[in-house]
Amino acid sequence: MTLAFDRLRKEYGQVVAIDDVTASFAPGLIHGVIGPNGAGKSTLINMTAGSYTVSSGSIVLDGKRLDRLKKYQIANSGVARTYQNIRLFDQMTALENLEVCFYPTDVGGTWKEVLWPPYASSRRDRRREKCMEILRFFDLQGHADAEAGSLPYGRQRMLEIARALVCNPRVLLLDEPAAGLNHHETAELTARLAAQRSPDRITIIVEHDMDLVMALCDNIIVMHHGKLLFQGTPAEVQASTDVQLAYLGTANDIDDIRAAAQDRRAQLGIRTRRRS
Ligand SMILES: Nc1ncnc2c1ncn2[C@@H]1O[C@H](COP(=O)(O)OP(=O)(O)OP(=O)(O)O)[C@@H](O)[C@H]1O
Repeated sequence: MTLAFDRLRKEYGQVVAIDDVTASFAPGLIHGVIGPNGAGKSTLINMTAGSYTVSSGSIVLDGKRLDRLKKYQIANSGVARTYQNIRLFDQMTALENLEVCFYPTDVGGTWKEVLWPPYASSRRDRRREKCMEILRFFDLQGHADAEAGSLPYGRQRMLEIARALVCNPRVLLLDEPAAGLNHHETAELTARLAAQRSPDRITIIVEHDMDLVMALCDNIIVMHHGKLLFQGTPAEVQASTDVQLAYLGTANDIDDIRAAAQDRRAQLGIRTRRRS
């Protein structure tokens, strides 16, 4: 299984957000996408998930053109995502937020289920157990019956990732999963994302938190002005003068990139975090 971008381009009117990007993503790995503000990172996620159309080029998963599919068909192909701004069903419980992922494909789909209630209820029990398993994985089992909107912010972030994982996606797209998390929560997130790594899954993370990216990712793509500037391992990215120039305009080191990302968080009113 491979996910591949070929000569991908996205224009918003006069703005070229993605310019001739070719890249491939292997399963079993965690791929980071980094770059300064406006570099086109979220646009890549949005096009892959079908939220935005592609202007030209292609996105192919296992030989299948995702860019020609509707959003729900992309989801049914095994692509799941989270958003920069959390999008949960606030008035539903944490458990219900996960259970909805099984509708309509896994619910009421057979006459047997309609005509034989015990069959329907055993399927429902199995779905519920699967949801509880994921809630336990994220240490959210104690919040199963709480309204999602009432959970603390950090728990909501975890719940959104749990929801993306509950149907065992082949491609997991995470758009700034650490945004707004404190140091402790970011460490927890890093551990959980490492633990969900699977040989059958491609994980792509757009993130400004360099500590998380460097600790977690096997491969990193650096975007700059819509172009793919650099691709390599965390060590190669940290050593790249091109990357430092893109972030800072001067060749400094990774600590300055961290500082730039933290300044950006402060501007957004999200958080700043001291390095220990
Ligand atoms: N819906 C849209 N309509 C018009 N322009 C857009 C839209 N979404 C993004 N853009 C523009 O496309 C470019 C890339 O934006 P994108 O959000 O992908 O960047 P990013 O790297 O994710 O930035 P950030 O790190 O600040 O979230 C920017 O110039 C942005 O203003």
